[in-house]
Amino acid sequence: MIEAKNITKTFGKLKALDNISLSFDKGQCIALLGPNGCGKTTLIKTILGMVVPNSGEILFDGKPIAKEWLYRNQIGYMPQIGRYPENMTIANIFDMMKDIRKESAKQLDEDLIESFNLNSMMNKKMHTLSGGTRQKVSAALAFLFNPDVLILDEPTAGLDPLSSEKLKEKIIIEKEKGKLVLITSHVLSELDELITQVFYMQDGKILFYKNLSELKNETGEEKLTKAISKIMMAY
Ligand SMILES: Nc1ncnc2c1ncn2[C@@H]1O[C@H](COP(=O)(O)OP(=O)(O)OP(=O)(O)O)[C@@H](O)[C@H]1O
Repeated sequence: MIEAKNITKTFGKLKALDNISLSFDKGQCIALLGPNGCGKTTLIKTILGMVVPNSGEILFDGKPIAKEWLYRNQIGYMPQIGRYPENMTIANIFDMMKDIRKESAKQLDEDLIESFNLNSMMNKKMHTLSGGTRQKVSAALAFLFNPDVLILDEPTAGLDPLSSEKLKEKIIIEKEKGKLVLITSHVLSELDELITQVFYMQDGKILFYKNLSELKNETGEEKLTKAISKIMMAY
């Protein structure tokens, strides 16, 4: 579904992505992990076409994404920090997005709007929202148009435990429908029940890309946190 071939991206002298090749498929929920600054967000933005690589190409459903826009309609993206027109209300933001996409109400997935109880806050302006509520708006928008691919950058950061749980349940439902989910998180313990693969980056390179079961078997550890620390000691 998403393929990257020899992607390199430099910022000045820094190689943020260093010859990355990968293949992500439907039904997978991939944890994109690695230390701060290893290139996770740059990789996500390259897949989204927001960062243009110096070399290499990204294919979406077999077609190169360069100068393509329509493929983006199939991706729901939840950024690490959602930036919105601050004077707009939550309702304005949702209406604007629906207007841009021209989707009929039937095709909309409003599960998270309901489970986060956003309907009771629709008239609040974005600049008045708490960090967690802003995060809920970003999550609800990422899922709203029923995309085939979900890219979630630190989705539970700032969410209270109950809301984190609701979001995790929603991710599992969508993964089980056969969608591709790509997720970054520094809280490894919350990924255990979600993910099928671990894609681990360091200094712009892939350190390993393994099935969760393979990782657990190799390390003899049941918990992702322990499996990752054990495998890192071997590198
Ligand atoms: N627009 C930019 N201009 C210059 N350097 C950048 C730019 N974007 C990213 N970088 C650099 O590229 C490297 C990778 O950054 P990136 O945001 O992809 O890391 P990350 O793995 O997502 O980190 P974190 O876990 O902290 O979110 C970092 O050294 C960062 O400073």
